[in-house]
Amino acid sequence: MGIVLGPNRYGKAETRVVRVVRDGQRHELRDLNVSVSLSGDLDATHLAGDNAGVLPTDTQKNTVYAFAKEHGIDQPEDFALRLARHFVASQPTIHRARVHIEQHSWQRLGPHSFQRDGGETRTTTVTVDTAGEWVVSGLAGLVLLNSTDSEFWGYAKDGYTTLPETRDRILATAVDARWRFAAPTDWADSYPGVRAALVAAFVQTYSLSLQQTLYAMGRRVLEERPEVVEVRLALPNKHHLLVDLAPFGLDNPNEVFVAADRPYGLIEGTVLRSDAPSYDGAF
Ligand SMILES: O=c1[nH]c(=O)c2[nH]c(=O)[nH]c2[nH]1
Repeated sequence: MGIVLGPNRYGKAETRVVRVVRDGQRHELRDLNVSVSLSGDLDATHLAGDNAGVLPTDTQKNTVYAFAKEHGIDQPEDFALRLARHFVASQPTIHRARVHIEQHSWQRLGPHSFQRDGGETRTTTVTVDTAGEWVVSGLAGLVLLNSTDSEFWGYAKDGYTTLPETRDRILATAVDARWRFAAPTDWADSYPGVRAALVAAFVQTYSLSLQQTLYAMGRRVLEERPEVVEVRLALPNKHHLLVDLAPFGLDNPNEVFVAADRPYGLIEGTVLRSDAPSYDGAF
C-alpha cells in the first residue's frame, strides 16, 4: 500500500490590520481581517523537511502590513488581488494564492472618532493562479427580521412532527451571502448594490418558507447586478417562538416571543445564471 501526500496549502490566517489615513484633521479608517493561503510545489517540506520553497507565514503577515502602508487600502477586493498576485509572481514554488478578507466597518462620530458597526462584515475571497483570477465577494452577519408576512404550513409530517402550522410568524435570519463575478468590476459600486438587492428582496417577499425567501434574494441580485453570475446563501432560521401566556390568563396574538438561540434551521442554496462561466477558485 503506497502512501502519498495529497492536496495541501498553508498561510497566515486572520492578520488583523487597521489602517488610518491621516490626511489633515479628518482621518479615514480601514479595519480588515486578512487570511492568506498558498499552494504549489510544497512536497519537499512535507516529505523531507526542506523549507527552501516555503515563504514563512510570518513573512506573509508582514507583507499585509507593508502593503497596507505602501499601497493603502481602498476596496478589499483590490487589496486581496494585490496580495495574491504578489505571492504567485514572487515565489517560484507558489502557483496559487487565496486571500480571504473580512472588513469591519466603523461609523464616523467625528473627524477622528468612530463607532464600530454591529456584527456585519463585508468579505472577499480572491484566488490567483497561473490559469486565472477569481473574485467572490460577500457579507456575513446581516441580521434581518420581518414581524409578519411569513407563513409556514403544508409541510411533510410524520410521527415525530409536533410543529404547529402557522399563517403568521416572525421570520428572522443572519444573512451569510457570497457572490461571484465573471470579470473585475467597480467593487465600490457593486457591494452596496448587491447588499441593497438582498435586503429589498427579504423585505418585499411574502414568505411561505425561508427557502422561498432565499431564492428570491439570490434572484433579485442576479436581476439587478449584471456583474454577478452566482449567489450562494446560508440563512439560519432564527426561530422566534410564541410564549404561552394562558397560565397567566393572558392571550398572545403574536406579540410576545422567545428568541431561541439554538438549535436553528439552516437553509442554504445557490442561485446562478444558467450560462454562468465555469469557476476554479475558492468560495
Ligand atoms: O421556513 C422554514 N423552512 C423550513 O424548512 C422549516 N422547518 C421548520 O421547522 N421551520 C421551517 N421554516
